[in-house]
Amino acid sequence: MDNNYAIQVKDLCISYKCIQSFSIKKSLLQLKKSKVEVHEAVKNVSFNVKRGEIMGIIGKNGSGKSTMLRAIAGIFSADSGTIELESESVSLLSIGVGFQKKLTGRENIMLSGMLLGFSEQQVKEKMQEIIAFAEIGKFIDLPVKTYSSGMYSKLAFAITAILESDIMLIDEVLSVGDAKFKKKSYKKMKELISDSNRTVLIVSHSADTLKELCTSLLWLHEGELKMQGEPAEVLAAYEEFMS
Ligand SMILES: Nc1ncnc2c1ncn2[C@@H]1O[C@H](COP(=O)(O)OP(=O)(O)OP(=O)(O)O)[C@@H](O)[C@H]1O
Repeated sequence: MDNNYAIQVKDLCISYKCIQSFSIKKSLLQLKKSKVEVHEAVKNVSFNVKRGEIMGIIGKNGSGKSTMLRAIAGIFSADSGTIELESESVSLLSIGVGFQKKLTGRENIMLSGMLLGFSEQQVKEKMQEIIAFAEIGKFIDLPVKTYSSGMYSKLAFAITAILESDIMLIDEVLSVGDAKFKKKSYKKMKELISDSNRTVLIVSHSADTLKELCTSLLWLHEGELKMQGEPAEVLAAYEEFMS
């Protein structure tokens, strides 16, 4: 691993295998078996991220951004290629990932914290700060399945923001929550980003967010790396392509 880099991705390929099943009647009549459809979501992508870099990832819907972030977080495994991380302290902030729906918010804080590699004691010490940041009131002691999507993301953001990790992967969550929370989370994100030892990948469809926060941009198109470089340059090429 090159010392300058926090993340090194080489020839990464990830595909989804979907089973297309037929009704029993159709299967018997036409002797059809279920068929496996393979969809290549990330195709041979290579890039490096320097320590302290804030890299934005853009691309139209379905271009493989979330899939790649989840692979870097260790949730998905690659079909081929490698992902090398400088630190084991990695957190993924993404709606719909990470919470156990039957557990309460408080229990999920403990679980998420421990999955991020913190000890029970360390999470306990930060518990009140996380709850205060999340601002979801009495819902903190109710199962997460009762949460609105805004409450869900507020809690997810609070956990990631307060239990700081060396590598943060942010998947399209800076625009959630109500106006007040959005402002607060944006401010907190800028504070976290200002630490030159922290490396951040941000997936967003907001050109303004990417322009303001990122030091570089990566453009994925239909699973392939289309362009990587200065935010203004990549955004201009992307916007022209999409128009
Ligand atoms: N669980 C899944 N099973 C099968 N295919 C999937 C699954 N999740 C994603 N895909 C497919 O993989 C491709 C990449 O999806 P992904 O969610 O990574 O894209 P994205 O760039 O993050 O999109 P968006 O901007 O809409 O969030 C898409 O074609 C999508 O349909």
